[in-house]
Amino acid sequence: MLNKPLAVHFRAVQERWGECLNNPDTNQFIEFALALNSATEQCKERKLPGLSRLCEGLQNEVMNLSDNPANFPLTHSVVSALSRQVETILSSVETSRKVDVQERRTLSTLVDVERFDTTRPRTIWLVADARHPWVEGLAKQLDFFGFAVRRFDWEDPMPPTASPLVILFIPQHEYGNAETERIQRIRAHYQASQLFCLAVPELLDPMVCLLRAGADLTIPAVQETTTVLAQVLDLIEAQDQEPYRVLVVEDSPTATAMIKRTLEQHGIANYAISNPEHLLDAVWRYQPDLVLMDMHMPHCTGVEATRVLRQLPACRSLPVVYLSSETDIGMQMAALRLGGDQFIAKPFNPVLMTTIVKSKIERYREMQRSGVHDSLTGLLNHTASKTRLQNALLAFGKEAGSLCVVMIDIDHFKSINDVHGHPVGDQVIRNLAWLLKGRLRATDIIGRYGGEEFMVVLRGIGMSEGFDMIERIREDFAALPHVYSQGALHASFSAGIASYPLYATDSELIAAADNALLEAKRAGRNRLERAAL
Ligand SMILES: Nc1nc2c(ncn2[C@@H]2O[C@H](COP(=O)(O)OP(=O)(O)OP(=O)(O)O)[C@@H](O)[C@H]2O)c(=O)[nH]1
Repeated sequence: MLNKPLAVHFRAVQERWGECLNNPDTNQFIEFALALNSATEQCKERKLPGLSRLCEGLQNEVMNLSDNPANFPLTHSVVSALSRQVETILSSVETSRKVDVQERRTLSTLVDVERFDTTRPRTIWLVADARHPWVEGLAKQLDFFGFAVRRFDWEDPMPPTASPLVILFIPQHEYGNAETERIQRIRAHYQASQLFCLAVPELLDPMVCLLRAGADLTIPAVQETTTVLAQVLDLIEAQDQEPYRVLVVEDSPTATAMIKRTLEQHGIANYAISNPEHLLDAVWRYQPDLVLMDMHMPHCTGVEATRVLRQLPACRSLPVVYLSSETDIGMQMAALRLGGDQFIAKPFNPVLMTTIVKSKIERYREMQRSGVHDSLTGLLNHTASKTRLQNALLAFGKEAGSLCVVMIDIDHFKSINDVHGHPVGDQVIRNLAWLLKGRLRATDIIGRYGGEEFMVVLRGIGMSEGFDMIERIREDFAALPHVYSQGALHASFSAGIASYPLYATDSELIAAADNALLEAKRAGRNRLERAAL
């Protein structure tokens, strides 16, 4: 079922639209666009690309209309067209909800269903001949990661109500007219789904043709099925993101109230100060992702305050966006040269402001993340996982606590690379990362410690529970088929586990788990060993 916040956002879209119909002036339409904007963001966060695309399209249309007062009052045909789009969006939301309830089927016994986030629809349809060499492996692997996969022949009718997360197409020979028309019809019916065409020749014409028919992504014939899997997994990966944090520096109470309201409507946390004298203190205490800075304040100008901020090493790349009625281009350029990132004209357009704020924060966070995350798996890198372990131990202080450190290493990985190639080896690493992310808790620390070595810190549990948890993952990993162009391969890992407080420091825990891992390798691999006392 859709969880509450998403339903709330779509109710707001419906209500705002009702208000537009009752009182069709520009302000109501801007409010409607704002509601669509929050719904779009919520859909993106929940990896519902089709729905977010529908909301975004309507939002842009409404903004274009609102920008020109000459469009008002709207003609009957414009209002009907908008109404139809609203209906499509709301029925797609309803369909997603039904699909989730009706089509959640019993997953493989290997999959710990409770661990998956069932608030997102996880249905994938595969339009392909059952005998196609990719079908079996691809379906098996998607199923393993918790998706409900359903296959259709190219000619099969599709269920009238369901709107799956993704529809994958694999042609028997090539994408001819019949296939393209089929995709076009499916696009028209399942607007909220993401359509991926596999095995597309790397030529401009067929790719354009499929994109025109409504495909979202064409995956070249030369690419491995692993690429498809990686793209599907990336699409739905939950982004465990903290709410964005904006510090507002603005001396006008009216402007502050408007800014705060706009940010709050978009789920952006914020804190406002009216006097730039408190800027440094507020930055330290609030740790914002962005500063929205008024240009003209009594105590000092926004540009001067930004220059001060830029003197602090921790704030050199913190985005600063000026809010200003400044129209002099020379002044604007001077202000940007002195440390600001962007201007937003006052009175500000709320949708434009939140779009700028969000995109700047996304890039800032991405930059921050790249320092601590591993690019292949998205897990913490070596240094960051060690630091997190140290912090977890520090947090215990003098109080008793329990924790386990596990070192994991994929078995005979060199021969996987040698036999199947480096890209397939990379995919095996990614699959293990996916399995760990899917099975462990949000509070656990998961890092890629080296090439094919991972470190896991299980918080708040002792040896016996930790051992069982990793044992289950080990068994499941050994059973997981890693799909590639010539079929599927199997891999395994060995692991060693050590627990706190038997080993008290981070280096003792890591060394003990490492020794146990060596023991597991010596004892034949595909096993988990406890650290010796
Ligand atoms: N594909 C891929 N290979 C990697 C990566 N990082 C390291 N490797 C390879 O991983 C292999 C590790 O091999 P070894 O340490 O000799 O051990 P092993 O073959 O896994 O055997 P055992 O650990 O003894 O079971 C090396 O061949 C590395 O080149 C990576 O990011 N991607």
